[in-house]
Amino acid sequence: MSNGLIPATILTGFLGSGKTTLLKRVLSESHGQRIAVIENEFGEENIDNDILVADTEEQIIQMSNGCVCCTIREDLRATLATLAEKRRKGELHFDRVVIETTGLADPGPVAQTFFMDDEVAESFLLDSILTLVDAKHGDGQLDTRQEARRQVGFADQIFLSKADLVDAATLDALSHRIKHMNPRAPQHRVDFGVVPIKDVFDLRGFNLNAKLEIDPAFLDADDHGHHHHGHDHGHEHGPDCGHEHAPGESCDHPHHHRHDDDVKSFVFRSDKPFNPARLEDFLGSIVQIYGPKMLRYKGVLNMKGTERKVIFQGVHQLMGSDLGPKWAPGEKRESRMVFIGIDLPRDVFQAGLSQCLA
Ligand SMILES: Nc1nc2c(ncn2[C@@H]2O[C@H](COP(=O)(O)OP(=O)(O)OP(=O)(O)O)[C@@H](O)[C@H]2O)c(=O)[nH]1
Repeated sequence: MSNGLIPATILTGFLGSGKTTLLKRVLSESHGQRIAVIENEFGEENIDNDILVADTEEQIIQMSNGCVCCTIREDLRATLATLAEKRRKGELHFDRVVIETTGLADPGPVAQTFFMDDEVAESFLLDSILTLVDAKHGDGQLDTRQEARRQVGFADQIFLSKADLVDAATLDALSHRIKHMNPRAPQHRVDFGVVPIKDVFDLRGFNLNAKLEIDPAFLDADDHGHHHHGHDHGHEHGPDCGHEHAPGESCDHPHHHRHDDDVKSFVFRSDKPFNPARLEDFLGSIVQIYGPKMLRYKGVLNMKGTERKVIFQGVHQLMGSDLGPKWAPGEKRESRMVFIGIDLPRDVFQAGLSQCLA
């Protein structure tokens, strides 16, 4: 890579969705790349590790705590720092890193590691988050497991595995449901991990390109109640739904409203420029309140006072922005932001952002 940063890919997906199968395939393809794999699995025994080392020369590092909690960041941070140092000293040779998360993990803290820690940020570039969804069991997992929904929300790229086990209509319905949750992520079917390498690496999904790959018509349709398949909008999940939840958890009612997923996204668009100070204030306060529920947000912004696009992105409370290329002559200077999160109050965001326009 020209900037010397080591690309990192996060591979996520619910238990049994085919992460190891995909990774094993990718490692055995003759792409000429040396890949360091970081495993973050539950339990003392790690069968995956044995499978992976089998016939490849990849470096496997296993994080032993394997737990779904914030301490993962320290482990991962330390592992990444060690990897980078050994690479610098010539003790380890690899071109990229793949982190396979446990099927029960929220990929947020893993992704945040790449923003939070200077040492990590100096050595690594988060290329993308890949999420596998099991075509056979995915629907049920999305109904009942918030981790599964979050994994979809974070994804830069979705792979649908086990499509061989379902009929076309089932696959289609699942794909449609996922698109409602995360319209930005392209979806690809993957059979037993067979996937072209170009769909896996160097997606630069996390670093925003100048364009947001969202079909605005899809979300607009969502707004106006078209294309609904038994979605129930009469009930909002949230703190008032009458049950006890763990902090930050929202409620799961798989039985009475299928597909009323709590992971949703919306787009804010305006052709008026933002006032940078106001926008910073607003975003700063909104992440204080809704940060835990804000899975991913990104945007290309038209800011007053610069001729360049401002590229902005974040995960939970952490966000950052960079200057992008200049707006081309004649190009419509439209700001576009997408927010993907759990039960985010869309009207609060829309109204607040409108107030930040210059
Ligand atoms: N029918 C079918 N089975 C698949 C496909 N991909 C993976 N599998 C099977 O699904 C099972 C689980 O696959 P793994 O790759 O171990 O899944 P994983 O996500 O790593 O699982 P965990 O580590 O438990 O989270 C294995 O028996 C695979 O052979 C597929 O496309 N079709």
